[in-house]
Amino acid sequence: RLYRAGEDPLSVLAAGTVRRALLNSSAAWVVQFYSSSCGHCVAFAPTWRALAGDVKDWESAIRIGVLDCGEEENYETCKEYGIHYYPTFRYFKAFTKQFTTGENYKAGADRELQTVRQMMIDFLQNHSQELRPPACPPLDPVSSSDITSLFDKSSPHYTAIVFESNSSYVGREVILDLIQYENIVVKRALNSDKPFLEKLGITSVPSCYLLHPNGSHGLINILKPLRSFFSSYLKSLPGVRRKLLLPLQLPIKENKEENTEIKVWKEFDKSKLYMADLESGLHYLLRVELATHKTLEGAELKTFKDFVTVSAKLFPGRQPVVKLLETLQEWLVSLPLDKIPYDAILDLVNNKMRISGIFLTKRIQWVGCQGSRPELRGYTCSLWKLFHTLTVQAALQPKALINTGLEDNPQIVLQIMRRYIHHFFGCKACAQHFEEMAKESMDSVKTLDKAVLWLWEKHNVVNNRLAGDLSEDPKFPKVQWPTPDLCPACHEEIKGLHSWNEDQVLQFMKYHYNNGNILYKYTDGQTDSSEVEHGDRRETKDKSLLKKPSGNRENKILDQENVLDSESRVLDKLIANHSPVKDRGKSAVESADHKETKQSVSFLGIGFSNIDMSLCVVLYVASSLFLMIMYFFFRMRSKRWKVKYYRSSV
Ligand SMILES: Cc1cc2nc3c(=O)[nH]c(=O)nc-3n(C[C@H](O)[C@H](O)[C@H](O)COP(=O)(O)OP(=O)(O)OC[C@H]3O[C@@H](n4cnc5c(N)ncnc54)[C@H](O)[C@@H]3O)c2cc1C
Repeated sequence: RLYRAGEDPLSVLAAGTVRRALLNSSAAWVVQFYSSSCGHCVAFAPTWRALAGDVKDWESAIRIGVLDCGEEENYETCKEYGIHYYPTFRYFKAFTKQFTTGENYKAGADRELQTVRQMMIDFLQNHSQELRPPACPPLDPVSSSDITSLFDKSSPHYTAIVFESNSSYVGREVILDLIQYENIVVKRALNSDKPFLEKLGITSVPSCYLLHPNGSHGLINILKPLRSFFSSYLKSLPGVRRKLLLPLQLPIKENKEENTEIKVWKEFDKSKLYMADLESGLHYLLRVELATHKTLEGAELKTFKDFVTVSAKLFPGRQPVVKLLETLQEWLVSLPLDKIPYDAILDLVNNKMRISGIFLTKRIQWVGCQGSRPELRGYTCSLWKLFHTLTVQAALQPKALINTGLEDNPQIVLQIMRRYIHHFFGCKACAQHFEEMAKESMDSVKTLDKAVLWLWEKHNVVNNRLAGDLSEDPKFPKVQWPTPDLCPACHEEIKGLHSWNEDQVLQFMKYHYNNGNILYKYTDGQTDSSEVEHGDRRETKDKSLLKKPSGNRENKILDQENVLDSESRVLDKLIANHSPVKDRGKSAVESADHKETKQSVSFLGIGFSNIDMSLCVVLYVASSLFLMIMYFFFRMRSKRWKVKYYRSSV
């Protein structure tokens, strides 16, 4: 992980601790929500660590925390805090009584240590008088008369006054640096009262004027008028010492599984594509990255719909995954809503309507995308692979998108990727870089083959830019891909200079990202030791793959969820959200009715739809009624016959 509790001078928060730490805290907080797989978060970690060390003495007034949204156990929490991008910085005031998602960090893009530190001070000053952390002394400047009243009086402690200009933060920084020290009080004053400054002999700011406990006073002499010089001078005064404070404790973490988890290295072949990577990536994309968006509408919804359509048609996956994508696509097409709550989509992705034969793993299994440390590679690697696969599949099956409204556009997969990255990709800075590349040359792509090559080339540009970066996995250095050992024919030399043979690269891409090169080892439904490496594709219908693997915790939870779930939840949500628009609600009902017919119950290996089941019940009731009527009819007849017979015999 990027930050380690106990080793780094900050609080490492997690799903089980974050709420209790932030609620009703006597100190304010600034929390960085990051993802350990985000290159920019990796690059920023040393700065954040340095900042935490720099303001460690301020922690009884304002604390620094981190929460890793890339960690599976924190997914839900990050969603609750509305984290869409990494890193996201949020401020939390002291003594908040109710859950809040915090205030966004609004400092400049540089996020330099000094800028963040100054933001922290501004934030502390934004607290109302009553809610200000008790450990934080007043940070506003004092007046000349206030200072004069302190002169020539003995006092139990030193009083230091930092004179500074209006825009300076030095005074406030020194005040906060000394909050954990006793026998000294630090104040700040502005340099606006010139005669007063002259009287004290202050010729430049910032300067520090010191009043001793015995009443004597004078300017302090230091080499440089810097925060660190002032603070260290004041801390070293005789009698000034650190207060004996109990170290601030974080609530005990409820989930202690983290350290006991043993990650086993999975051997893999780098010339192959692993379905486990693609499925894990799809799981993360659908259940984590997109799920941070409460509702999808406008351009976001359009992007999502197009992404699902393209994936449903081109993803070379196993039958249950393809069926999930197809069902999702049909459902989205049938909903004429301009706003969809993402929970409704999640219900379908999680197959809460129990539609048979659709299933996407909930387990992350990185194989070709595994990193040598947990924070490296993973999702971003799988996202590249997913989009390369889609561009290659589009080139191999040019008719696949017919009747989707997305046909006849050679750039379609690239454009969807561009929009996906723009709207949803957690790494904002990555998205900006990608957008710059797209703006520059995506328009020049005129064929499906060129789309494959465009993405290959741009991926290499990114590889080049990131080579040697902190986010680079030393075990998987960023290189120009495919390397000569993977594709010797792709590499040439012209007059001693390396050049690519693009025809060969295209052929290689079409081979590498095609079905025949996909291995199914480590996917759910295949045991790790399985020798069977090729699973079924979208064409085959192996029933065993439709079954969820049982035994692990997640699947048990999934099963429970499925049992408890009511099938109408998706609909209820949609109707609740869109009730004012009657005909839209009706369409949603119709579409769900349409889906209802697809739900089925299996009996003796035969699938019965809900309509079948309803017909059975109706027929059963009707035949029972019929039998009862017949019974009473014949009873009456026999009674009447008996009466008639008796009378005649008499
Ligand atoms: C659109 C996008 C933009 C990104 N921008 C940034 C950024 O600005 N800064 C940052 O720190 N991180 C960025 N990332 C993440 C970064 O590119 C890597 O994904 C991450 O560092 C993990 O690297 P990796 O070693 O797994 O290899 P990745 O670069 O993720 O590659 C994954 C796999 O794809 C194959 N591959 C490699 N190159 C090519 C190629 N040219 N064509 C086809 N296949 C190839 C290889 O098998 C490789 O293992 C971005 C990711 C994406 C999806």
